[in-house]
Amino acid sequence: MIEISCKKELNGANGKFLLDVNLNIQKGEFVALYGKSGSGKTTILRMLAGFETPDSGFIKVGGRTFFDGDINLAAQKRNIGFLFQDYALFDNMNVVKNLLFAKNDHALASKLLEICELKGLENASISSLSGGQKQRVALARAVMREPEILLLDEPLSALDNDMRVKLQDYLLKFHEEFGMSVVLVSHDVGEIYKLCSKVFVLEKGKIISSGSSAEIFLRQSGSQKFAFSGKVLDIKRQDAIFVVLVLVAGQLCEVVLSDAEALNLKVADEVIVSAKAFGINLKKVKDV
Ligand SMILES: Nc1ncnc2c1ncn2[C@@H]1O[C@H](COP(=O)(O)OP(=O)(O)OP(=O)(O)O)[C@@H](O)[C@H]1O
Repeated sequence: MIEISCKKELNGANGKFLLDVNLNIQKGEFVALYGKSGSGKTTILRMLAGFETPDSGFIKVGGRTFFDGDINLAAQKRNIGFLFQDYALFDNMNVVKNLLFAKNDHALASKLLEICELKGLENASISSLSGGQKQRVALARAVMREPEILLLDEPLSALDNDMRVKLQDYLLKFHEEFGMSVVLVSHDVGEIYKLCSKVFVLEKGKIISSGSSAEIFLRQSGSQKFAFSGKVLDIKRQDAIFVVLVLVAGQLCEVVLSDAEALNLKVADEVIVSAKAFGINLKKVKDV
């Protein structure tokens, strides 16, 4: 189990605030840290990895102390793999050498390249690869040391949707094959839903909720069948009703409200758009 109980003062965009987190992650679990920009997600990963020192508290992994008042285990002794948005590959080495640099194990490198469908590209230069291929090499390299923990900081956010979906599948394959604990920082609810069994939601340095993706994101109440959070962009009166324009996940939708319903609503409010079971259509627009 990974046990993190740490405090650290951070300098946020709106002044200082305290990152104060207590979280436990079961061995082999695939979890997500979710929350607004600047809430402290990356700092948690960096503290776990040993790149950032907490002000107080402890970090323990499988009973081993990574950090407490007396101990601060060096990053290279923590057996942690990383994957960030920028690939951080060695451009002067070919694909397979990037992997072998992490660990000189040809059989493992070959197996990982096979899982990532990179066979045949062993000797390709990094600069000749697409973004998706580079990220697959970076993923394979992160797993070369067979880390106990894999930290993923928005690793797929620079990729187009099709490539994201592929990379998610590779991540799942690696997780299944090696059984490491994985901590993913992502803003993509669909991605978290697909990959993670548990989500920790952070706000201003505190964990405000945790649970399964369904518990966290469905936000159902009563007989609602779906509910999406959005932001009010415009409120217009049309005769006896109000039409509210809401931005939901990058899409605009209009919701018709009565006077009473629109009474307390103003532009920029955060809202939840929900519907019951009747009359909802689902149409496939793309086969992936
Ligand atoms: N070592 C540090 N000392 C003080 N403040 C820090 C330190 N590291 C990060 N911060 C600040 O803490 C805040 C939280 O940063 P962090 O990168 O952890 O947030 P985040 O939730 O990962 O954000 P994003 O989603 O944008 O990546 C930021 O305002 C950052 O500038």
